[in-house]
Amino acid sequence: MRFTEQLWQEISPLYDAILQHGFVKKLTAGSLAIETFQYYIQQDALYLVDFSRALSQLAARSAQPDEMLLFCEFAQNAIRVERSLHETYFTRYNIEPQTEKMPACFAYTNYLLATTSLQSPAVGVAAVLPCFWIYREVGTYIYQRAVSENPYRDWINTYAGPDFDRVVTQMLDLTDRLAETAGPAERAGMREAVRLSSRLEWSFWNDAYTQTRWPV
Ligand SMILES: Cc1ncc(C[n+]2csc(CCO)c2C)c(N)n1
Repeated sequence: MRFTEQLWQEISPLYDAILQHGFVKKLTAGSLAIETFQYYIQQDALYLVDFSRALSQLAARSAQPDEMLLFCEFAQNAIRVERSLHETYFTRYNIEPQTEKMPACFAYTNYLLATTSLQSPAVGVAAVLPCFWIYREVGTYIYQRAVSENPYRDWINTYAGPDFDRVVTQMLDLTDRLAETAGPAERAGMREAVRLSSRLEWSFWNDAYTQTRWPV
């Protein structure tokens, strides 16, 4: 069995929890409160900048020029997505730019930056994998079920297309290649990183849904 197939089995309860989450259900039904979407987009704009930094870190630490190219492209694309959020969604949904990261965004971005900087490149790659993988799976799931009059239709279309699918396939192939040369301890670190990032993906939706703010 491919390493990534094993990973998917391990995170499938977390994936199911995301699909069962009120955010995903309401987004699919088109009944998500505008405040919830606004919070999500504000935090995602902040997330994407640091996500790009984490990918740049992986580019710098890659052993192969081909991998560097891949991560430079992904890092660049994350900033493009961040720019397009500002150009379209901030205007369309009347969103105020936010400068403060709320708890899940704070935890997730700092986890990604620390892991891609301080752990081995293989563990760092595993930490960013769920950002791609879970979005493809959740994106496709929502896309197939979304009502046609959905006010969030454009956003839903972003992660369900063939271009994004190619990116995710490249990330999965790379993860399998890195797992082949990793020892048991490093492979365990990769599995742990995938689990943690998947949990943080859930937390990211959940913070928006519950409008979480810093308690003090
Ligand atoms: C919390 C959170 N997690 C993942 C993504 C998905 N995502 C955004 S940009 C990009 C590709 C960059 O090349 C991916 C996979 C997101 N938007 N927000």
